[in-house]
Amino acid sequence: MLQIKNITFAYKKTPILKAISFNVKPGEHVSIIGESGSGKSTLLKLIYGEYDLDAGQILWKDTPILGPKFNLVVGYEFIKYVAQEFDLMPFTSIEENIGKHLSNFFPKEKKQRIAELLDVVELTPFAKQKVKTLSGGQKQRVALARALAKQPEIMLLDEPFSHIDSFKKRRLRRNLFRYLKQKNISCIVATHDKNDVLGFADRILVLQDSKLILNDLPEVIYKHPKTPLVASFFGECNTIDGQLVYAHRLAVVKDAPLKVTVKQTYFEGYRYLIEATKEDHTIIFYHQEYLNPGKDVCLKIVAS
Ligand SMILES: Nc1ncnc2c1ncn2[C@@H]1O[C@H](COP(=O)(O)OP(=O)(O)OP(=O)(O)O)[C@@H](O)[C@H]1O
Repeated sequence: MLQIKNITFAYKKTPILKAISFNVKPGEHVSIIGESGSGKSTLLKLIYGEYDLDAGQILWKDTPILGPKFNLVVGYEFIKYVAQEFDLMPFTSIEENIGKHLSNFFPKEKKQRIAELLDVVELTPFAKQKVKTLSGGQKQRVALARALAKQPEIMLLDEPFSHIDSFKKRRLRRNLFRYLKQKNISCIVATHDKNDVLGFADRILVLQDSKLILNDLPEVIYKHPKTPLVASFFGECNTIDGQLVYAHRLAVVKDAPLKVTVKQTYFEGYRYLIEATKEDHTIIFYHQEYLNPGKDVCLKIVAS
């Protein structure tokens, strides 16, 4: 098990993380969410051993994870970190990049492993292509495959699909997360995208104001987001009479005490997003039909 015990860290004098504790089991998938600058990447880097902790301890099984004060070479064999910037070898092919750390003493196994990983990231047709000729999204996929090559026990992923177009992203995400589960590889994913989380994460951690404010099941955090910031990660959300109400829980009805005036209607494909006002408050809801700006409608809160 990965144990993060009461860790605290500051860049020079700026405190970034304070007294953070949580555990990750083998094969468990944990998502870290929080505003930009809340310390998600820093937390991944600390778990990787890139910086020295100011206080606390990180353990994988019985091995303490230590920073550069204690290790000449940063990192550990059992942990791989795919950062937002990927450090690939530009003048060699995709397959050479993926196989970089695999032993040449087992050529058949090496070839097999590279083929398996090319398949996971859907780059088989490009295997021989030089990395410098690839797009940002393709490079990100090479970086993911290379991190998996030596089958780590822990994968740390920082915005793993940020450069990948939405056509590829959904399938790649399913392939990658399924692969990690099948191989019982623990994974910690820092993300801004709810689609990286719902349906995949076993647990969500929320960072805010340098602290870990929530650590729970996705279903629990989704249904009880606690703060508007957490709710807004999952979708449009309103505060109505002090209660957090997702936009999809508001339905237009003939008569109800909640009366709003439509300000703007946005086409979203299978529905419209409606921005409305109630006194000086903005209320967001969805509707199947276009609503004209200026129209008065009544809204009812329905079960989620
Ligand atoms: N090497 C560094 N030196 C000094 N400050 C840093 C360094 N790296 C990050 N920071 C600061 O630490 C804070 C946390 O940054 P971090 O990158 O961990 O946040 P994040 O939650 O991952 O953000 P994002 O979602 O935008 O990637 C930010 O205020 C950032 O400016």
